[in-house]
Amino acid sequence: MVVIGSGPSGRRASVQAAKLGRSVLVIEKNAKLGGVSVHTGTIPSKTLRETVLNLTGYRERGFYGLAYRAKQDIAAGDLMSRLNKTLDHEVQGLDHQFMRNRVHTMHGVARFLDPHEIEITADAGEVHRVRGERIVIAVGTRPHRPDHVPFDNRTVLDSDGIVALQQLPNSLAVIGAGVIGVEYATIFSALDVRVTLIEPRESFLDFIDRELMSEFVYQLRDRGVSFRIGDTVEQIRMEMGQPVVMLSGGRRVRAEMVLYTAGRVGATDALELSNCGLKVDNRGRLAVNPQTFQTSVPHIYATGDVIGFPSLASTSLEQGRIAACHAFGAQLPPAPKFFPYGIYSVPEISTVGMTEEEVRQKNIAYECGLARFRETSRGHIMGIQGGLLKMIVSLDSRKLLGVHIVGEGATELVHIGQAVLNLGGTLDYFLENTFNYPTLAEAYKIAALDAWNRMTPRTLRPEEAALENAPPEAAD
Ligand SMILES: Cc1cc2nc3c(=O)[nH]c(=O)nc-3n(C[C@H](O)[C@H](O)[C@H](O)COP(=O)(O)OP(=O)(O)OC[C@H]3O[C@@H](n4cnc5c(N)ncnc54)[C@H](O)[C@@H]3O)c2cc1C
Ligand SMILES: NC(=O)c1ccc[n+]([C@@H]2O[C@H](COP(=O)([O-])OP(=O)(O)OC[C@H]3O[C@@H](n4cnc5c(N)ncnc54)[C@H](O)[C@@H]3O)[C@@H](O)[C@H]2O)c1
Repeated sequence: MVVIGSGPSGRRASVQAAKLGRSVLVIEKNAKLGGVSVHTGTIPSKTLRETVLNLTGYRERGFYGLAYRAKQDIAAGDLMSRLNKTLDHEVQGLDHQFMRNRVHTMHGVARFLDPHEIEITADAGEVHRVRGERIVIAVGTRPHRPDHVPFDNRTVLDSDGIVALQQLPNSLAVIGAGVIGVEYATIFSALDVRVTLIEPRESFLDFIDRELMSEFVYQLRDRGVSFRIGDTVEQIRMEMGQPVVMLSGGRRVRAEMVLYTAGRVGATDALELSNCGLKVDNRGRLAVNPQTFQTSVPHIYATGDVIGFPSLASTSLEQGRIAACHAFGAQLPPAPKFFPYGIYSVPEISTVGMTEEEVRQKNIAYECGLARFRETSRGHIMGIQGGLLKMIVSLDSRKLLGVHIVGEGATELVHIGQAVLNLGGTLDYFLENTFNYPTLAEAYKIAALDAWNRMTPRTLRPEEAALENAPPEAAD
C-alpha cells in the first residue's frame, strides 16, 4: 500500500495495513512526519491553549481575582518553547511507531503518473517512482488564502503562521468564526489580548446547540471579546504598518494583528489527479464511498480532511483504519452512530448526539436537563464560575438523545454521554448509577435529576392528595 500524507488518517491507514502483514510506504512532503495535525493544527493549537492557561493562571482566577497571573510578562517565546518540546515528542512517537511496524517512509512531493504509479520529487530534486497495489490519498488541507488578503506572516497571518509567532499582539482581529477562529480568538482573549471576532454570516458554529452558544457568547462578551457577526470584510488595508479591517457598512476594526481563518481547501493541487482518473470539487476535495472510503477508482482510497466533513483528527484516524481494513479484506464492525465534537476554546465546548434544534426538527417529544458546574462540589473546589451541561432525552423511550457541555473539561466529560448514547442507554443510567464525588461528572447526575423532575408528575403532599381523593362536595 502506498499512503500519501502522514497526518492522522495516513498514519492509521499505514499502521493498520502493516498489522495486516502488507508492505507499506508513506510519502510525506514535509521533512517531519505528522501532518497538519502535528505541525500546524490540532497539537500546536491545543499546546498553545494549555500553555496560555498555565502561564496566565487562568484557571485560578475564580479564587484569586481577574488580576491573578502565574507569570507576569508572557512573551511569544514562552509559548513557543513548550510548543516545540511537545511537537518533538509527537514526532518521536510517530517515528517509533512506524519503525516498530516496519512502515517505510519517503520524503518528497507525490504525484500520480497513472492509477498505480506515483512519482516522488524530494526537496533536493531527486526523483523516485513507486507502484501501489492499493493507494490512500491522505493529503489533508491547507488554509484558504485569497489573493486580496495581504498576508505578511507578521501582522496578517493564517493558522499556519500563528504557530511561528514572533511577538504577541495587544489586539487581534480574527476573520472567520469557524472552529479555528473561535479557538484562537478565545485563547488570545485569555492572554488579555483585545479580540474582535468577525463573521459574515448572521450566526456562527451553527452545529452547536443554541442554548450552549448563548452561554458561551455571554462568557466571551463578559471577558471583553467584541463580535462583528453579519459583517463582511471588504478589504484589509495597512495604515502606518498596522492592519485595518474595512467592514461592509463602513465600520473599521483596527488591530495589531489579523488572523484570517475563513476555511481550508484540499491539498490536492500537486497530485495531478487527472492521471489516475479522479476529479476534485471547487474546494479541492475528493468524493468517496462513506462506508469504505474508496474513490471512484476502487483501489484508490481517500481519507481525512481531503474528503471534507467532519475534518477532525479523531474521525480521520478512524477513516484511515477502515480504508486499510477494506483494502485488504479485513472485517470491521459498523461505525458507531455518534461521534463527539470537541472545540478547544476557552471555555471548551463539547457535544455528542442531537442538538435541541435537531430534536425539534425531527418532531421528537423530548425533555432537557441542565446542570451548572457551580452546582457541583468539584466546581466549588476548583473555583469554577461558568460551565453548563445539557442533556436531552426522549419522553417516550427515556433514551438519551444528546449531551452538550460548555466549560472546564467538556472535551473529556462528553465521553460519558457518548458511551451511554452509542449503547442506546436511557436517562435511568444517570439516575441509578453512583458517580465519584466530588467530580465535574456529577453534573450528569444533576442534569438527569433535573430532566426527571420535569418529566415526572409531582407527588402530591398528603393534604393535597386528601383533597384530590375526597368527594366533590368535601373538596368544596
Ligand atoms: C488549527 C487547527 C486546529 C485543529 N484542531 C483539532 C482538534 O482539536 N481536534 C481534532 O480532532 N481536529 C482538529 N483539527 C483538524 C485536524 O488537524 C485534521 O482533521 C487532521 O489533521 C486531518 O488529518 P489528515 O489525515 O487529513 O492529514 P493532515 O494532518 O492534513 O496531513 C496531510 C499531510 O499530507 C502531506 N501532503 C500533502 N500533499 C502531499 C503530496 N502531494 N505529497 C506528499 N505529501 C503530501 C502534508 O504535508 C501533510 O503532512 C485542527 C485543524 C487545524 C488546522
Ligand atoms: N477542535 C476541533 O476539532 C477543530 C479545531 C480546529 C479546526 N478543526 C477543523 O478544521 C476545519 C477548518 O476549520 P476553519 O475554522 O478554518 O473552517 P470552517 O469552515 O469551520 O469556518 C470558516 C468560517 O469562516 C467564515 N468565512 C467564510 N468565508 C469568509 C470570508 N470571506 N470572510 C470572513 N469569514 C468567512 C465561515 O462562515 C465560517 O464561519 C473545520 O472543519 C474543523 O472541523 C477542528
